[in-house]
Amino acid sequence: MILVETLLYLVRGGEVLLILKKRGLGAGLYNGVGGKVKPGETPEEAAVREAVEEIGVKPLQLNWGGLLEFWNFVDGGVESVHYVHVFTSNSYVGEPRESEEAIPQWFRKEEVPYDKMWEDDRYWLPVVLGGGRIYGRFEFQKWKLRRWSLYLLEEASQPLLDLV
Ligand SMILES: Nc1[nH]c(=O)nc2c1ncn2[C@H]1C[C@H](O)[C@@H](COP(=O)(O)OP(=O)(O)OP(=O)(O)O)O1
Repeated sequence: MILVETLLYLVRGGEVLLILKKRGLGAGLYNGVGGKVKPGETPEEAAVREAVEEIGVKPLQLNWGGLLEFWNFVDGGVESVHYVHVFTSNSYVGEPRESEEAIPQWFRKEEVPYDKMWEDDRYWLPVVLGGGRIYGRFEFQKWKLRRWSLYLLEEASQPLLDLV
């Protein structure tokens, strides 16, 4: 199973908004807002839709923070591969509110609760919150992190090629 997904981190000054996920993959863990990209959607459109659905906030501008691959292996085979586009946004309308899927909570960037998050987040999220862009590949065995590689992407002020 190959999935394209999104993760979005709202930023307000020195704080970042995380959600405590109430259901689905990663329930009980803090994470960014996000979910699966639906057929016909761009990752950007999916990130905005998920923010509206999960916390009632509409991001007005997104910054692309990079691409992550999560490979989950079970019994020697690939159970799922997740290609996850990461975004940050510091311009949005609405006040975060709880939904059936998520409880939103602001954290100071230095106080992000990495011990209550996916194991990979501590490696790449500080880079993204610092304004860097990353590409990472994380391999899990039954969702326990086994090995990973992480690259810092070159800074580019403009996309090399943008779709009209
Ligand atoms: N190892 C990992 N580290 C991480 O930080 N986020 C991960 C992760 N593996 C999956 N995710 C995130 C990516 C994506 O935002 C979300 C996917 O979880 P779900 O399939 O439960 O999505 P949802 O059920 O919220 O989506 P929809 O079904 O589209 O509503 O989990």
